[in-house]
Amino acid sequence: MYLLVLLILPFILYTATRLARLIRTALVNPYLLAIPGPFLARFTRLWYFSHVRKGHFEWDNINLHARYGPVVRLAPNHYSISDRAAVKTIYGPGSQFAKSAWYDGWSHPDPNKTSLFADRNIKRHAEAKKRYSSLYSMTSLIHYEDFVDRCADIFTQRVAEFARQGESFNLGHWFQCYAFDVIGDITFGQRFGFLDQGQDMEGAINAVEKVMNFSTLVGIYPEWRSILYHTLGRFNLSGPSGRSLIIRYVEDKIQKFNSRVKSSPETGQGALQTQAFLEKMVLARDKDPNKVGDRHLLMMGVSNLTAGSDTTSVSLSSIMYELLRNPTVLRRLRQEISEFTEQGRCSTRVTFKESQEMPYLQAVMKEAIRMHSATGLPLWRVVPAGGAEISGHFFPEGTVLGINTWVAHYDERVFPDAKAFRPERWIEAESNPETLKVMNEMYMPFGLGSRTCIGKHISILEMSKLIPRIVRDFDFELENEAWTTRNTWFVKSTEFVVKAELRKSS
Ligand code: HEM
Repeated sequence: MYLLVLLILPFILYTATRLARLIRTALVNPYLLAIPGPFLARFTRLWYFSHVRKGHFEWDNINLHARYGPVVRLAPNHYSISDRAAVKTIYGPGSQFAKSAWYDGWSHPDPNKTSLFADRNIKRHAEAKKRYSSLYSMTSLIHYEDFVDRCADIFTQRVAEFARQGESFNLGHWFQCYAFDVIGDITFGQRFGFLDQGQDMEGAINAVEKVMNFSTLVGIYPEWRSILYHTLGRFNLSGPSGRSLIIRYVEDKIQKFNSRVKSSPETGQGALQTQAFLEKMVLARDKDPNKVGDRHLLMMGVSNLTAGSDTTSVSLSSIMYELLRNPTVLRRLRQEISEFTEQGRCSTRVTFKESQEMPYLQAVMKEAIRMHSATGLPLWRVVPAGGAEISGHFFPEGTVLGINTWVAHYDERVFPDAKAFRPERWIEAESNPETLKVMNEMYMPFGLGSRTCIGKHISILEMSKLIPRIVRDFDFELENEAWTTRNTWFVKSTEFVVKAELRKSS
C-alpha cells in the first residue's frame, strides 16, 4: 500500500502543481485561458516536446495557426504568434524581449563556455557582439572570398568526378562538406578537409548533429539541462559529448595558433595576412587583452561551427532542390548567367560583386530560402517587465512568445500562393514599394533585430558564389521526385540524391 502511494505520489504532486498554476492564471490573467491550442498543451510541455521530437514541427506549426488563428498555445505559458504587427514588437530594433530559457539547451553549463547565439542576457550579449561585428561585416567579406573560391573549386571538381563516373550522390551531404570547409577556412584559416575526403573526418559534422538533437529537446526542459549535460556527457553518442568535442576542437586550434605565433612571430605575421577570424581576433587580443580575451575567441569559434555550417548547407540544398523541380525558373536563371557572361560581367569563379548584380539569381535565392528556412521552430522570447499587447491579447511579463519563420513565410496574406516557388514575386514587388516592405518585414530566415544572424553576409557570399557556378557548369537530375526532411531546429533534408552531367557549354 505504502509502495503504491510512493509510486503515485509524484504524479499527484505534478497534477496538483499544474492545477494550482491554472487556477492562478484563471484568477490573475483569466484572458490567457481563452487562448486556443491543443488540449494537452494547456497542462504540460510534453505535447510540444513530443511533436518537436517527431521532426516536422514547421508544418505542425503552420497547420495549428490555420486551425486556431493568430495566437496558439503550444505549452503552458508558451504561445506561438502569426501576425505581422507582432514581428516588430517581439524582434524589432530595441526590443527588450530576451531569448527564452529554451536557448539554455544550447549553452554549456559553464558560463565561460557559452556561445553568442545562446546568451540570454541582453546587456552582456550586446557587449560581446560589439567585439565581433566587424569580422562579419560586408566590408570584411572581401577578405574571405579567396577561402570560398578555394572550397568552391574542390566542390566543383568532386561533382565533375561524379558526373564522369555517372554516379548518383547525396548533394545535401556535399553541400555540408562545402559549408563546413568554408567555415573552417574562414574561421581558422584551414579547412577541415571534408571536401577532400568526402567524409566527416574529425567528427565535427556528427558532433554538430548530436548537439542539435540534444539542445532542441532539452531546451524545452531547461531545468534538466545541467544534470543531463553532466550525466550524458560521459557517453560518446550524446549531445553534450558532441558539444565537448567542438569546444576541444576550437580550443586546440586556438592553442596551436598561440604556440605558432610564440615560437615564430614571423609565421604568425605570415598567417595573419590570410585574414581568417582567428588571426584577426588574436591580433585584437594581443593589442588589448582587456577588450578581447581567450573566452571571446572560444565563443566565436564555437558559434561559427554550430550556427554557421548546417544553416548554409540547408539553404544551398533548398535553392538547388527548388531549381531542379522548376525547370522554367532554372532556364531563366541560366539565361541570366549566359547574358552576364557574354557581357563580361560573370567570371569563371563568379565574384561576389558580380553575383549581387544578377537580379534573378538574388530572387531565386531569396524565394527558396523563404520556402525552406533553415530554422523550423518558434524563435522564443520572454515578455519584458510591464507586459505586452500582441494580436489582441495582453501578455504579462514572463510569458514566452515566438514566431516560427515557416509560419511567417507561409502567411498567405503576405505571400499569396505561398506554396508556389515564384522568384518573380520579389521582382514584381520591386515596382510596388508598399508590398515589398510588407514582404520584407515578414521575411526572417536570418532572424531579426539585435539577435539577427551575425553570419548572414558570409552565408550569402558562400551561396551567391557557388550556385551560379554549378548551375552554369552542370545538369542535375533528381533521383526522387520529392525529398524528405527532418526538423531538429534546422530543417535538413535526409536524402537529396542527384545525378550530375557536365554541361556542353561549360
Ligand atoms: C543561410 C545560412 C544561415 C541562416 C539561415 C542563419 C540563420 C540564423 C538565425 C535565424 C539566427 C537567429 C536565431 C534566433 O533568433 O534564435 C542566427 C543567429 C546566428 N547565426 Fe546564423 N544563419 C546562417 C548562417 C550563419 C553563418 C555562416 C554564421 C557564422 C559564420 C552564423 C552565425 C550565427 C550566430 C553567431 C548567431 C547568433 C547571433 C546573436 O545571437 O547575436 N550564421 N542565424
